[in-house]
Amino acid sequence: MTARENSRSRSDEVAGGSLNDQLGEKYPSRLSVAEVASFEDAETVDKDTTRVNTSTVDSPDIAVSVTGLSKRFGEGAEAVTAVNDVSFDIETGSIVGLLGPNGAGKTTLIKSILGMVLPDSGTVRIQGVDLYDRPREAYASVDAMLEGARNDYWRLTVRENLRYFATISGVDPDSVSDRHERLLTQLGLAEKADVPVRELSRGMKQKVSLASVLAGGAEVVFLDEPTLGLDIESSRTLQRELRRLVEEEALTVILSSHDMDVVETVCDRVLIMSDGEIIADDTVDALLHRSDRHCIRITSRDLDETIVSTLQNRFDTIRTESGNYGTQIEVTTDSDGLYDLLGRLRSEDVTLERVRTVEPDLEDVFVDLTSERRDR
Ligand SMILES: Nc1ncnc2c1ncn2[C@@H]1O[C@H](COP(=O)(O)OP(=O)(O)OP(=O)(O)O)[C@@H](O)[C@H]1O
Repeated sequence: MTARENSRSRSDEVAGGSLNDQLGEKYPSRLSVAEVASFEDAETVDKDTTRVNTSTVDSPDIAVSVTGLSKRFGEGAEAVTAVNDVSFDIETGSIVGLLGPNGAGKTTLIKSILGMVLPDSGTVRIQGVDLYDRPREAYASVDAMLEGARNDYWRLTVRENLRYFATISGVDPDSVSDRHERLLTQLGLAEKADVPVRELSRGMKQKVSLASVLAGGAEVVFLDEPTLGLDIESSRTLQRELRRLVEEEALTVILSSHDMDVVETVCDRVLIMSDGEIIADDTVDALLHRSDRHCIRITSRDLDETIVSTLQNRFDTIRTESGNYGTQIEVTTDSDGLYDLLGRLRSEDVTLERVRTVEPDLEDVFVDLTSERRDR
């Protein structure tokens, strides 16, 4: 029996209840390779193999490859397809954002890649190694931080946490002490290295969590809401550090966040999920320029209720606001619609105080794509 069949039959025993819940209790929100590997049946683990066997590597540039992954929960009319035939590759040394509305399937997808949920079909290869056939080998270079900074050991100092997480990743902490010192300096934690984590601010704890994820030398990391609850400055520091690690050390990051600014700033590429499927997979830049729809903000003292109502009937109006500056109306339209809009305003004798094009941000694109999908 292969590892996959083996774990599948075992998992089927628990899948009737709530596999996620049971695993949620079993796993901390910060996983380590050793902890993930403990999920395997002992006899399925190839103990002699500790690193990627290059003969199985498809392309050294692909860190994670997911093919045809599907996962359904429940049976019959109650069944929910959480992930539906999802495929993508993630290049080594890149940050890929995973976005989607609540219930889109992001967590199930990430947990399937991390081996915390067993998919019904599909394959996952990490640095070319099949996750389900050779999990220990596949996870040798993977670590994850799920749900923020909750799983560091608060009584241990910052440095002790790094040593602890390196150890449970199977690495002798003395052999990576230089790396730890570098991480402490890079993340602005050096001065607090010997302070127990419980005495640190939330932002500092978050950084300790990230440092712990990287302490064992992980090359592929999954970060779920890494900036949750951070103030703007700490969030920016963390984002800068992530970019630096990706650019200088070829770290590969799969990041899930509801903060679109973070995703827009740090990610090279974004996967948007809806109803278990990937509905967009592109660079941030391409997503921002995916259509010729413009948002135009017009301000005028001549925009009375009748004209506003005409515009609202004719155009896709996002926002209307009145103040002592007059009335401001924001519409989204394409190039032809823009001429139409200006023609109408002219025919109504509206004097324009101000016309501004508002570039869509990632949040606008996300809302557009997911509502298009909902309306289908
Ligand atoms: N253990 C489970 N048992 C039954 N249904 C589940 C289970 N886990 C997830 N689901 C369902 O699968 C779908 C996808 O859920 P998932 O948690 O993966 O979405 P998500 O995109 O991570 O959502 P959120 O942003 O709210 O965390 C939802 O309809 C959810 O109710």
